[in-house]
Amino acid sequence: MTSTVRMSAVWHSYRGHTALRGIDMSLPVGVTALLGPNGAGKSTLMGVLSTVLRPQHGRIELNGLDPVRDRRRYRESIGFLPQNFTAPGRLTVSEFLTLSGWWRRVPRAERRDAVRWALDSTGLGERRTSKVDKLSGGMLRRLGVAQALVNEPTVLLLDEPTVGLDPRQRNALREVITELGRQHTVLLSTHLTEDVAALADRVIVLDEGQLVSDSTVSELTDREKATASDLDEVYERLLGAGKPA
Ligand SMILES: Nc1ncnc2c1ncn2[C@@H]1O[C@H](COP(=O)(O)OP(=O)(O)OP(=O)(O)O)[C@@H](O)[C@H]1O
Repeated sequence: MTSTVRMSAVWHSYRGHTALRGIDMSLPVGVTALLGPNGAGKSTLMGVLSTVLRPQHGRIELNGLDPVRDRRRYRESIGFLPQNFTAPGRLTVSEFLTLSGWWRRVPRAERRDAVRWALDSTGLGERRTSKVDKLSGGMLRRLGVAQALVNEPTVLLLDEPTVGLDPRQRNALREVITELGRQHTVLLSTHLTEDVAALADRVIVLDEGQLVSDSTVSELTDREKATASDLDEVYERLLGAGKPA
């Protein structure tokens, strides 16, 4: 499958701390899970792809667009749900999405349809007149996905979208993401191998800023002679490989 996003030799450091160490990867259409422990560099990778952070070295390309040279078109092609997503509590769901559409440069004449599409895609249609501060955690996370979708991007970056949700909310959001993955390139960061088994076509494992595995989920389980239900064990093995016991 052709890749929409490519990263080669990407490094990123915060003052004195290197968070990404020469990442090479490409993302095709479908859901790719970015799995890694705390501090592995997942949010930094999302930040670099979304242009919130600028890598010190390396190259990124999205359907031939460069994040610096073609900044505006590149950003218009990306929808981003940050880990700490919040929205003003006094707005309604619909008002917030209309504002997001304006902010994301959706032409005025198209904004109403774009908001309706984002609401429908995330199952929020019935909550469009609810105030943001009346939403449950799961609904708020769906709103985060909806605002990422409002300009109809080709690539969706979802930073830990399932964290803190109860099992029912998590399953409902997983269904939304699976559906979006049929047409979009979705990169979803998570700590949970359960998310990988339920959602992902591909899985990239990151540890201490380095990519330790990049394959389809079935390639990974075949290679490790495991089944999808053993992903926890496989993950632990991948993280342990190359480290002193
Ligand atoms: N603004 C910052 N300044 C300095 N160091 C940072 C900053 N942001 C992240 N780091 C460090 O960079 C490394 C990677 O952090 P990052 O947040 O990308 O990891 P993560 O995999 O998303 O972790 P988590 O799962 O806990 O969100 C960590 O060691 C973190 O402490």
